[in-house]
Amino acid sequence: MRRGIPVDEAVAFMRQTAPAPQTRKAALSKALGRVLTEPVIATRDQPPFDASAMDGYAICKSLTDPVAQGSPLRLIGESAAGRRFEGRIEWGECVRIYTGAPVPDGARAVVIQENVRVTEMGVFIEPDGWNDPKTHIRPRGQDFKAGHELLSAGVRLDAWRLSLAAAAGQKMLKVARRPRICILSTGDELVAPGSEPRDDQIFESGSFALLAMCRQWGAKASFIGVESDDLDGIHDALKDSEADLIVTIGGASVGDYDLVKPALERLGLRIDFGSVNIRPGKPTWTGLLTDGRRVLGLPGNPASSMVCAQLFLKPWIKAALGQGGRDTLLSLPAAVDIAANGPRETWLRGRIVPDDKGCPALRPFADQDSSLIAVFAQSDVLIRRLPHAPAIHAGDLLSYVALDRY
Ligand SMILES: Nc1nc2c(c(=O)[nH]1)N[C@H]1C(S)=C(S)[C@@H](COP(=O)(O)OP(=O)(O)OC[C@H]3O[C@@H](n4cnc5c(N)ncnc54)[C@H](O)[C@@H]3O)O[C@H]1N2
Ligand code: MOO
Repeated sequence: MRRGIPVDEAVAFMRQTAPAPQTRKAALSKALGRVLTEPVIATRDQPPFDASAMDGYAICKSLTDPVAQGSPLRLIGESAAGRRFEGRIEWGECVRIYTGAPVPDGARAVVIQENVRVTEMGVFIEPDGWNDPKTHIRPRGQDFKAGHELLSAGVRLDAWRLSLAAAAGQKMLKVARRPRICILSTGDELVAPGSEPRDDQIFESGSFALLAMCRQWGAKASFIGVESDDLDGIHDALKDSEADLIVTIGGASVGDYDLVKPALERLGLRIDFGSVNIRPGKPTWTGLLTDGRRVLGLPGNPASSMVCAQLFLKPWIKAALGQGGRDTLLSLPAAVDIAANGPRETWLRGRIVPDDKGCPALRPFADQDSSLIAVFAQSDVLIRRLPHAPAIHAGDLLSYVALDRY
């Protein structure tokens, strides 16, 4: 079993071992948050006709014909949205038209109704109407044209993308099956929020973070529960759980009560790596059960499990959904001096704060203990310090990833 593997290697391993995405059909109305496995291609121009952008009158406008200016136009019909005017406009005629309606054949412009005087003699265009440089016509295909790839495979469907798929007339979309993740917390000290803890117990919090992260990243996640530090209990809780990935929280380290790995040996666990060269989260491990289910073991300390979920679980979920890449590393100057790093790659919880010129800068929290939940709840970035990175001064650049905060 390999121990202390580099962070990048652990990320790449998780991506490579994720199941290949499988395609499912999802109705547009149920597809929020799903990831496309096939692109959405436009089958029609949008708008499918030259459309009026305003309420007014469609005319054969010619600014070079001063004789026409001042003469009334003959009103020959109406074009409304959904009820087009079937004929053709000739010089000297006009058609009443409304926003979104097809512009009649022969028309070159729409004069807005504020610039028109309708009389018994006909429709007079005011000088502001003749001189308006805008045609108020949206040309056919202005939004998109038939054959255009509107949304690519791997794209996650949000409000705007759903609206685009709807505008392209798609009712069913091909989306990736959501990978199933089961989460188990272990530890005699853990009780559910709302229950009465003994004075040597704490409230279980890790599963709430992990469930929310999995769902936010597009997986189907469920919480098995809290198991006490007991080989049989852990084995029984996990033996039949239906999952592509089992995530365990706690019991990952070397203590006498770190029993997750021994319990899973009964299910044929083969460990791929036993720890990662990272702080927080060194005891993070992964392996495969005989039946093909993958296990990601996260350490119990809350910051350790959350940092390692961000770094190792998220790329696994994204790969299983057919989405590329890991979180983008960005750079900003440090807001404070930062000491040299030790041998472990370190991910500091921090915030983006204004520097003395009001420009964004990265400030890590002073206390980086891996047990601190309150610090994590205030963080909006994870700042990367490579193994043995030298001390830096305020103003020097740091790399970070943005956390997925609301
Ligand atoms: N002798 C050594 N001791 C430890 C080492 C080591 O290398 N040698 N590694 C340390 C590191 S680093 C970490 S991280 C922790 C992780 O240990 P475990 O994964 O075995 O986690 P636990 O011991 O079960 O719990 C640690 C801590 O977190 C609390 N916890 C656990 N689960 C939850 C949960 N679901 N919700 C809230 N809090 C949870 C637990 O009560 C403990 O306080 O090991 C070090 N030790
Ligand atoms: O790696 Mo542990 O997560 O330092 O506390």
